[in-house]
Formats: sequence, structure tokens, C-alpha cells
Amino acid sequence: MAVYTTFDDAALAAFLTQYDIGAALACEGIAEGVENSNYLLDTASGRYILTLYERRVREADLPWFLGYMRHLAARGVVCPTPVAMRDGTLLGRLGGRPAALTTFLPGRPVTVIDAESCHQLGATLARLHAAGGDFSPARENEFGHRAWGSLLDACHGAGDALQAGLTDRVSAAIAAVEAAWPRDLPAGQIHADLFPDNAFFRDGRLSGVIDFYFACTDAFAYDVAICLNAWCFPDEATLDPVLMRAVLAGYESVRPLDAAERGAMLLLCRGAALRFLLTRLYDWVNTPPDAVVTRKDPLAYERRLAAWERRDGL
Ligand SMILES: Nc1ncnc2c1ncn2[C@@H]1O[C@H](COP(=O)(O)OP(=O)(O)OP(=O)(O)O)[C@@H](O)[C@H]1O
Ligand SMILES: N[C@@H](CCO)C(=O)O
Repeated sequence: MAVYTTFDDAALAAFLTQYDIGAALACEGIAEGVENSNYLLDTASGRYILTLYERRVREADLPWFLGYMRHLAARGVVCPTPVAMRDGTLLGRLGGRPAALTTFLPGRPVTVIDAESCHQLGATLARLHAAGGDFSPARENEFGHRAWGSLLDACHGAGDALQAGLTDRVSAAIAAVEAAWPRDLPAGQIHADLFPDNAFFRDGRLSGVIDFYFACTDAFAYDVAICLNAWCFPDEATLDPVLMRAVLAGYESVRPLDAAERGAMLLLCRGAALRFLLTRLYDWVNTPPDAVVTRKDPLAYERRLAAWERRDGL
């Protein structure tokens, strides 16, 4: 579950006086998610998501995330839109944490990933890349390839308890990917975590994208590689080429990849697998087993990495 921080009715009422949305009729914690505390808030003016930022989100980055979401929403990408207070401020404080309100998006993640949902996902990702084009502030990818070695070091070899030899295996994979990491690919603002649980569907259509708190400035093709990892391994180990082709075709129906991006994609896929293997491993090692959050399996991304390593091309 992801409700780390709680607050009482009086604190919520005081927080809401800063907005023009009316008083709370109901406010319930949302179990899904691992990073932040999320509440579903109803007032007379509608339904909202109240997020209290925790853990990995740096407070100094919040204005960038909220500004980016407003920018995308204004350009037709359906995503949570931060609600401004009466004085225009987007970020407040509640329960001792930085807090923001965003619009509620109807819809649910797909239950079965098929070629149609992958095609729509690809097209939405390309639209998101295009819409971010004139959002100019840059934000470094804090989990980009330069961070992987330090993430592994911060696990102090504990991955070997999960799988014998994992630390050496990952260390060698990082070295190989880093040595060939492509420079100068087309870049801009990317979502960087567009997993199936962050894409909402309604009546068979992709209706909105949530969770922009890893968004950053990086290669567009790397964002595609993240999606290929997250969407195209139905059994968490075997790449489904039909799903992969559907993501790529959807993406290219909006923004064709250039030759350099296509040539680099396999390496970027290995990199994206390493990124989630490493952050999951870090969390595995640094989250007490009795903590309220469910730790995600790092080895699901070791298997994806191995699947990409076995391939000669896409
Ligand atoms: N704008 C929104 N509209 C509707 N539901 C939302 C919205 N934002 C968040 N949710 C709900 O809250 C849940 C958690 O949100 P989110 O994924 O942003 O959390 P998180 O803590 O950053 O988690 P993670 O990074 O693990 O995905 C979502 O799965 C969804 O059910
Ligand atoms: N999508 C990430 C979790 C953080 O958002 C993962 O599955 O490891």
C-alpha cells in the first residue's frame, strides 16, 4: 500500500481553504503505488487526487514535474493536471510533506496486454514526446546510465543472496552497455516510467497517462526501450515480438524513429532493463521486509536483460 503519511480532518480542511474547490466530502487513501502517499478526494466541485510526496521525489524537482504535467495537459496529452491555489501556487504542505492536488483521470490499467493496447501505448508515447518539445527546462535523468554503477555499489553485494553471482553479472553488463552507450540521439522530455500501471484505458482506448515523477530530459528512443521492457514480456522473461512490433508501429505512426535510434534500440533495451533491475535491487536491499510496501522483483529485469542480450537485432 502507499499511504505513508496521514493527517487529520482539521489539517485537510485548512489545506483546502487555499483552493477554490470547496470542502472535502470524502478523502480516502489509495492502496496502489509505492513512491508517494495518494488520496482520492471528493469535493462539491468534483474528484481529485491528493498526493503527498515521499521518499525518492526531491522537493526541489516538484515545480518541474508539476509544470511539465500542466504543459502536457494544455497540449492535449490526457494526464493529471495540477490544480492551482487561489494565488496560483501549485505546491503546498500537508502532514509535514509537500503536497499537490491534481485532476482525477477515469479509467483503469489494461488487464491483458495485447497488440492493440501496445499500439495505442506507442502512439501515446510519441505524442507525449512531441507535446513536450517546447517545455524547455531540462531535468537530468537521475537513474540514467551514469548512476547505475553507484546504485549497484549501494547494494553492497546483497544481490548475490537473490541469485548467485548477480553482482558480478550486473557489473559486467553495466560496463558493456556503458561502453557502447549512444550519444546525440534525438532527445527531449521523456516519461521514463510508462509501465502498464501508469496508462489508463476506457472502453478499449488509452484514455490517460499518470505518474510523471521520473520524467526527465533524455533520448526519446530510451523511453521507447523502457516501454518495450515493461509491456512486451507477458511471462516476465520471454519477449513477445508481436507486442514489440505493435509498440514500435504505434510510436512510428506518430513519430518515425531515425536510423541512429533504430540502430541503438537493442542496446537501449539492455540499458532500460538494467535501470529497473538496479532500482528494484536497491529497494529490495534497503526496504525492510516488514515495511508496508511490496518490494518488486529485481530478477524479473535480470531475465529481460538476458533476453535482450541473446538477440542480434530487434
Ligand atoms: N490522476 C489520477 N487519476 C486517477 N487515479 C490516479 C491518479 N493519480 C494516481 N491515481 C491512482 O493512484 C495510484 C498510485 O498513483 P501513482 O502510480 O502515481 O503512485 P506512485 O506512488 O508514484 O507509484 P508508482 O511509482 O509505484 O507507480 C494509481 O495506480 C491510481 O490508481
Ligand atoms: N515502474 C517501476 C516502479 C517505480 O515507478 C518498477 O516497476 O520497477
